[in-house]
Amino acid sequence: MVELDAVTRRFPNGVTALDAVTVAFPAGTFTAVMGPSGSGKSTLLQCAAGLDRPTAGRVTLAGQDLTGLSERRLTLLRRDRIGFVFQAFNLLPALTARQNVGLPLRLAGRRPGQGTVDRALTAVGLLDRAGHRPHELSGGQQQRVAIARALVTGPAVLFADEPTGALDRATGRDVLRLLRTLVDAHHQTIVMVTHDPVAAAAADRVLFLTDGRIAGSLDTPTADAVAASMTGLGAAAEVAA
Ligand SMILES: Nc1ncnc2c1ncn2[C@@H]1O[C@H](COP(=O)(O)OP(=O)(O)OP(=O)(O)O)[C@@H](O)[C@H]1O
Repeated sequence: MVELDAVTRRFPNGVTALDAVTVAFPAGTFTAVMGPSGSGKSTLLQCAAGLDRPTAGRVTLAGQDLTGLSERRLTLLRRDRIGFVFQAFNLLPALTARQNVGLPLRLAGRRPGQGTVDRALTAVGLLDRAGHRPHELSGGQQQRVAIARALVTGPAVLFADEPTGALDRATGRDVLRLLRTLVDAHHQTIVMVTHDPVAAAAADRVLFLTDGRIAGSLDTPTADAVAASMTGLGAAAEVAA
């Protein structure tokens, strides 16, 4: 569903955040991206989502080459084909859950049909809270509203940057279970950046980044195996330094 082909992102300050990264995120799979601070995880997500432009290489999303797309075309593509969830839920406090979820459709100039919005709320198990404002919801519930908002346009890919970072363990686990269900039951494609081995274990595959390069991957990960790999990466990075 998303392919990066030799993607390099070099910043004007000389930092190479991504160094010729080639990777594919197939449809209906859940991938976790891990690595030490500064290894390029967020940059990878931003390039894959068309929020940032690679210095070199090619990103293809749902069959469309993003290279050379105008800002306007990229904006439309992001609006219609990509869902994004962040650590901070970024809900509008004055709007109800239903209104927050309908917002991307309104911004796209579409009238949010109640059916579409309610389907997204049902998918995250919050239809009974549709009339509540964010302050009337728990952190986990707010994140689930944010996920429903990201899903309402039927995106080709859902990108999540530390989606459980602001949640306690039990609530985080609920959100991860929800992401897993979206993949298993709805064939959603998900790419998630996380620091947490337990969160990464919800994915089908973990990609490890160091210094802007893919240092390895782990299929059908367990939290222990992920933690062991991370320790190995840290040791390898120390040796390299
Ligand atoms: N806009 C920018 N300008 C210059 N350098 C940047 C910019 N954004 C990121 N970097 C640098 O690129 C490298 C990769 O950053 P990135 O945010 O992708 O790492 P990360 O793995 O997501 O880190 P963290 O886990 O701390 O969020 C870092 O060295 C960072 O300082």
